Amino acid sequence: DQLHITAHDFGMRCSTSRVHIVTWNVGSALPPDDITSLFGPHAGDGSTDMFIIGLQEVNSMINKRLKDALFTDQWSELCMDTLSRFGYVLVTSQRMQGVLLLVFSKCCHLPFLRGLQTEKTRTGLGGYWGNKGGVSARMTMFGHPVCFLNCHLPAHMRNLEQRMEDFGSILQQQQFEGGTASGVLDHDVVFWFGDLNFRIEDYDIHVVKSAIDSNKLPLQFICLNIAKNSESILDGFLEGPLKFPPTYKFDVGTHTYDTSSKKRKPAWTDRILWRLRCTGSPVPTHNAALQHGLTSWLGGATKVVQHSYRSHMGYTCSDHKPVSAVFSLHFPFKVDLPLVTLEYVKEWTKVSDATVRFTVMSNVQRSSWDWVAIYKVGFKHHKDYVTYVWAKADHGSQVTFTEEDLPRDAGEYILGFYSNNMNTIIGVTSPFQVRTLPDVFLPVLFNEQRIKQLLSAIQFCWIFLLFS
Ligand SMILES: O=P(O)(O)O[C@H]1[C@H](O)[C@@H](OP(=O)(O)O)[C@H](OP(=O)(O)O)[C@@H](OP(=O)(O)O)[C@H]1O
Ligand SMILES: [Mg+2]
Repeated sequence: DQLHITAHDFGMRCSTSRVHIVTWNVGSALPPDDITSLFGPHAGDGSTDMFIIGLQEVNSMINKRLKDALFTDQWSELCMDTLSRFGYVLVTSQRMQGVLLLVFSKCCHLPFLRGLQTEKTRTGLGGYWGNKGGVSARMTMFGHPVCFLNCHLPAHMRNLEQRMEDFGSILQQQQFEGGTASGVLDHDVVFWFGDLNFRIEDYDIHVVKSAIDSNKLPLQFICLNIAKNSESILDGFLEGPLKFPPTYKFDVGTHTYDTSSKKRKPAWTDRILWRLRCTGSPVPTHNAALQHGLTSWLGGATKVVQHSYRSHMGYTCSDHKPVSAVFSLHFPFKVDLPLVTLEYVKEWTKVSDATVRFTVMSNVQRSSWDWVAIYKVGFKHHKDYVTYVWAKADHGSQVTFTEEDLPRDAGEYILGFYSNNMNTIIGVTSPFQVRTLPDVFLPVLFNEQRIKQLLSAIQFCWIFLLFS
């Protein structure tokens, strides 16, 4: 009973994750200076757990200015710069030519996003070219299999069949290893978004444009909605009501629908849908729950609630406008016992504070390439460390950072344990303080060994003077 009460209380607080998804066909443009508004007015208040960004038509030319950086496009860099300021870390990314998927999470959730895998499927030129297709990232979020799929499907009205066929091949070809969810649709929750390129059929461009102007565009015009009734591949996919104007196609630099000779009919090409697997996660028995480190238990099935679905009409650099949606994922239980716990000094004032003890759960396969890193709060991804030390399995359960490796700037840092086998950070600490330079290094100058060296130098000088 007591366990039940504790678990329930904890669960009420923690088993909901808020996910914010953005999709944008950026039309090969360079990013604007500021994209913060894409992440909503509350991006900085910590209420969002994950940000997922799906872009299409990212210019695939290598970015020369950033050629030494880990990421070679300015969009990834800008998203990381923007979201790291709010404490979000890039968990994984996948890119196929212009189709890019970036998954960000609050730093403290990193240890509970496991089994990360990404996939990409080309469907352009009969499957040989990656200008069209899909990129995805799957993981378990607190024990629940979730998949994010960003697609750029074939353009133009006449290609409805081709779009459905391409979506079919993406679903068929994307297979993940291990675990119970091998295909995209085997995941408890799937988010499917991108430039799905659905168009408005039948109605003439003038009718559509004047319907937009008078804010009276009947939703039954929308091709994807029509397709949902006839295409079995779309079974189970849900979408919130479209309460924003079509996000395609604009004259670049303006808010005006296409006036070029192409005369494209406005359309809701940019969409965010979701799908719940019918049966949800198998509900584990109480024993299994305890073994897997579940500390909260709500019962019932996974639920998804959409809180907003909107466009961002202010951006003009592309011929498409960005679209975003915010969801809550309510999970019936929560795997939130970390695979590794780190013991550390809460405020570092001297070199000897830089020793970290860790305990790794017995089910973790250790590797000699595991590491413990010091990250400055606001870091961008797992390789954005100040320094790291190898945490070799045969070297006990403690690592020590050397004097040279210690952060030079005072401030807030966190420690992270990176598992090479799991390809992710499996343990993080809360932020801790490293004191100002003199505080850290004065003891270094005047430690026991330094004093002995100083004394022997004085002794040497004295003997030298005596004999000269
Ligand atoms: O040729 P593929 O590789 O399929 O790419 C297409 C063409 O560039 C289309 O231009 P065109 O119409 O000249 O063929 C363009 O349509 P629009 O120029 O009508 O936008 C599509 O843009 P998106 O609709 O953004 O996908 C883009 O995906
Ligand atoms: Mg285009």
